[in-house]
Amino acid sequence: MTGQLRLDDYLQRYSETAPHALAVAAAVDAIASGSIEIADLTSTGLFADASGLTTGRNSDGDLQRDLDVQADAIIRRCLARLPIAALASEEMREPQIVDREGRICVAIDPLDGSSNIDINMTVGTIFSILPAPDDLGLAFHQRGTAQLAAGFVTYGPQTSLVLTLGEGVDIFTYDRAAKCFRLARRGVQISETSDEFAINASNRRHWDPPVRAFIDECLAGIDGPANRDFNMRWIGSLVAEAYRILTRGGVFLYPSDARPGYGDGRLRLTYEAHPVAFIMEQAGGAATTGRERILDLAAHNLHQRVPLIMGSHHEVRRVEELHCDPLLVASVSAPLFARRGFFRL
Ligand SMILES: O=P(O)(O)OC[C@H]1O[C@](O)(COP(=O)(O)O)[C@@H](O)[C@@H]1O
Ligand SMILES: [Mg+2]
Ligand SMILES: [Mg+2]
Repeated sequence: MTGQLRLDDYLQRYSETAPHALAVAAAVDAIASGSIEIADLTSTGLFADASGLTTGRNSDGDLQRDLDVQADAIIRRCLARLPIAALASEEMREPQIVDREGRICVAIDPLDGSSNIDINMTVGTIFSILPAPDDLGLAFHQRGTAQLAAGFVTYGPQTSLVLTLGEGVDIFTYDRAAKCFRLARRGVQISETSDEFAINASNRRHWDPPVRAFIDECLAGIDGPANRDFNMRWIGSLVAEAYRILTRGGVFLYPSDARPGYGDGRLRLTYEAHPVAFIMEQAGGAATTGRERILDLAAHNLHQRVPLIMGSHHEVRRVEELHCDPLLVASVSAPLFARRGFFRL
């Protein structure tokens, strides 16, 4: 591993390529150093004891863990020395305007998958880097296509940084001995088709008909229209699901559903869906709500949720097709009748 390109050398080369590149490279470098601190914290296991670790709720109503708060403080401290125009975090109520001269804006989910802390499963940090608009009030109302860079770090058996600077996806692994990230995989490509799906199936009765139809096709396997058997995974950590899809393909769904508060799913557009969708597309995959491309959307507010279906192109397109099926669509717009009628529940 020692011979592989270090992240700082990789960023140094990139920083000379475009007007925003220096600022983007500095932000990625700062987030990477913060992630090393977070990796050290998570690996101590001090957070694995469930007692007394909940500090309250964030502005979106999620239970906030001590590690959520610490991770947020670490990343913000690391970014504080940079001329960033505006900063947003899952743990902040509102975006913060930092430096009006700054060229970029950064949105972060400091700790993704925090319900996995107690059970010693992979968690992560997600980030999205956007250009600073003239009106900084619009910093986090840009379409996902505006992103200059995006990435996530996974704190699992390995600490890995998945990064796109808009020209493909590269993966870096943390070298603990040298205390730096090194390039492990260049130009990652997601397989066009796959036989693995991920969804929280406990919500099945709340799903809309197109989502149920897709999962029913997967479950029918070789006896159904898909004509092949599927495997299933659900980790409950977006970063870990995305990493798996980058490694061996698959489709992930966190759709909207009929539970109160889940009309737009669970995941947040600005600091979860946008960056992960950018990575999916840059690796040859796709990301959609079922009806619209995720990267075409712009958030109305910082913590806006969005249905997210992402991964191998073929399966994501199939979910979109089902969202256009007139029979299934008709049943979405008449939910009570349809749920009981079409699916005979
Ligand atoms: O518990 P559920 O409903 O299955 O939701 C799991 C999803 O929620 C998340 O944990 C949300 O992220 P946060 O932990 O940052 O709030 C995702 O990582 C994961 O995909
Ligand atoms: Mg998250
Ligand atoms: Mg989080």
